[in-house]
Amino acid sequence: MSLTIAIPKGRLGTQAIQMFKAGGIGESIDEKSRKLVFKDEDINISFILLKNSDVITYIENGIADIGISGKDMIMEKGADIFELYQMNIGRCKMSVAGIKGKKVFKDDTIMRVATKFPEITKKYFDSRGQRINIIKLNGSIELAPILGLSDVIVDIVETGNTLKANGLEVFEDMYHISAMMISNRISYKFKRKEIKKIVELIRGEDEDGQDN
Ligand SMILES: Nc1ncnc2c1ncn2[C@@H]1O[C@H](COP(=O)(O)OP(=O)(O)OP(=O)(O)O)[C@@H](O)[C@H]1O
Ligand SMILES: O=P(O)(O)OC[C@H]1O[C@H](OP(=O)(O)OP(=O)(O)O)[C@H](O)[C@@H]1O
Repeated sequence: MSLTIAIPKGRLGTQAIQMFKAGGIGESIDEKSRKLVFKDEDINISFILLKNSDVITYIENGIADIGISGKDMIMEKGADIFELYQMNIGRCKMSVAGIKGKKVFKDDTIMRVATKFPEITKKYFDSRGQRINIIKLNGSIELAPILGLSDVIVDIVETGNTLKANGLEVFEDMYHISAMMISNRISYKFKRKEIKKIVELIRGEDEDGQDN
């Protein structure tokens, strides 16, 4: 049976491809080429390289059977997929941050929050009754409070270096994030044996990861 695996380009993809190759599959993948589809003909497995934020779309629509995506993207999209395995790569947290020493959580006024994750942000502040205006950005989120576009940001923090370099600090941690192996729901029913083999392979290369 054929299997299609969606891999995000960038920081997660590079590590995932190394794991696949160490586990003996994905030999056809050449990250340096501009090609986006690779096939290991002998085992009938195809790999497609996508933007991190598009992996879920290909899996939900059944174009890819399984794939790798950051938990942040899964939460943001409210993805209708099956979570197979929580990986040990892409570990970071999602936090509320702002200008160092100027923590502002105002009950009386509407707080301006800049983020790449409007849905997560809305739910989080709604649940605590904090009124906010969301400013959707696509990157360099840390700029927003420095330049006065927002009061705070909701963003990914790993080492904390980007916050520190820009005079910001974490005000509140929201969620732990890591990469997840995910599956199309129907694929998981009909290709369970093949999918489980791939999960086992990745688990073997990612020993500290945890079942979800
Ligand atoms: N600094 C970081 N350290 C560790 N993991 C991170 C970091 N930033 C993001 N991640 C995780 O890695 C995933 C991929 O991040 P990456 O920056 O490659 O793509 P992206 O910019 O979020 O998405 P897209 O390419 O679609 O714009 C994120 O969804 C998140 O789970
Ligand atoms: O805590 P740190 O280790 O500094 O990592 C956090 C930074 O990494 C991510 O940005 P990314 O590199 O993806 O850039 P962009 O979102 O601004 O494009 C995130 O949005 C933070 O800016």
